[in-house]
Amino acid sequence: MRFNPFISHRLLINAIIAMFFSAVFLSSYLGVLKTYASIQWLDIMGEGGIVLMTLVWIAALLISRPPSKVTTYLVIGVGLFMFSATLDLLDEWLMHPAHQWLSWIESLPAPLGMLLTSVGLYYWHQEQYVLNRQLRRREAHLREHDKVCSVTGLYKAQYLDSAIKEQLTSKQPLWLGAIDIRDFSHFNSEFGFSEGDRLLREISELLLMNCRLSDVVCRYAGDCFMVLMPATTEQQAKELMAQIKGALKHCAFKVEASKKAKFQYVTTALIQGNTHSSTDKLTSQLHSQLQQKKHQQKIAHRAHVC
Ligand SMILES: Nc1nc2c(ncn2[C@@H]2O[C@H](COP(=O)(O)OP(=O)(O)OP(=O)(O)O)[C@@H](O)[C@H]2O)c(=O)[nH]1
Repeated sequence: MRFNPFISHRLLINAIIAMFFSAVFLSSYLGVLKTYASIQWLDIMGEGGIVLMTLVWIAALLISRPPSKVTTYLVIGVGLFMFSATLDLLDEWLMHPAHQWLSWIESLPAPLGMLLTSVGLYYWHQEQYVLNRQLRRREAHLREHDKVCSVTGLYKAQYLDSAIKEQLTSKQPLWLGAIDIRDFSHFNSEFGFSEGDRLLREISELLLMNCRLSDVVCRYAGDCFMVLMPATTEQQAKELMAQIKGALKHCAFKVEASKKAKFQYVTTALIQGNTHSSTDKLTSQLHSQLQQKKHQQKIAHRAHVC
C-alpha cells in the first residue's frame, strides 16, 4: 500500500518544507556572494547530490510508511540532516564572515538528525519484529514481494512451484491441495470486481487460519488456491481440506451493496507427491483432477435442476 503524503503526512511535509526554506533563507539573507573563481564546482556536485538524495529518502519514507512514531523520527531525523546539508551546499556560493554562529547551526542539526534517525530505526526494528510474527504464515521462508499476489497477499504460483521443488527432495510424505471457488465469475458480474477482490482477500484469511504454520498457502490463479502440506499423512491432508471446505461454506461474507450474506462453495482436489514426482507433473495432475471434479459437479447440478 502507498500513502498520499499530502493527506497522510501533512504536518511532516510542512516541517520538511520549513526546514529546507529556512536553510535557504538563513544562508542567502546573511551571506555574501563569493567570487566566481572561488566556487568549487566539484564540491557543489557532491553536496548537491547529498541534499537531493536526502529529499528522495524523505519522499520514499512519506510514500511508503503510515503515520506513526517511527515515520516521525525517521523523517525529522533525515530532515535535520538535509537542513545541515543544504546550508553546507549554499556555503559554496555564499560566505558568512560576520555570522560565525551560523556554522554552529550548520553543524549541530546533522548529528541530532542522525540520533533521531537511529531512534527511529530502533523503533522500526521493534515494529518489524511484531509484523514478522504476524506475517509468519504468509512468508514461509523468504520475503520477495514480486512473488506475492497484490490482491490477497498470498504467494503466487511461481513461489509455490519453488517450494514444491524443495519439498520433493525430502523423504517426508507431501500433499498438495487445490481449492477452487464455484461460480466466481458470476459473483464478479453480479457484485463487481472490487467486491470480488474483497472476497478473495477474505477467503485468503480463512485459508491461512485453517492451515498449519508449516503449510504454504498460495493463490495459484484467478479463483484457484493451492496448499502445500509438507510432512503430512493422507488422513491429515483430507481432514485439512474438509476443514477448509467447511469453514468457507459457513463463512457469511457480507456483500457491500446488498448487505446480504453470501456463502461460498468450493471444489477441492488432493494429490500426493514423492521423490519421483516433478513440480509440473504434480500441479498439472492436480489441476486436471480439479477440472474433472468441477465437470462432474456441473453434470450433477444440471441433473438435479432437471
Ligand atoms: N475480482 C477478481 N476477479 C478475478 C481476478 N482474477 C481472475 N478473476 C476472475 O475470476 C473468474 C474465474 O472464472 P472461472 O475460471 O470461469 O471460474 P468460475 O466462474 O468460478 O467457474 P467454475 O470454477 O467453473 O465454477 C473470471 O471471471 C476472472 O475475471 C481478480 O484478481 N479479482
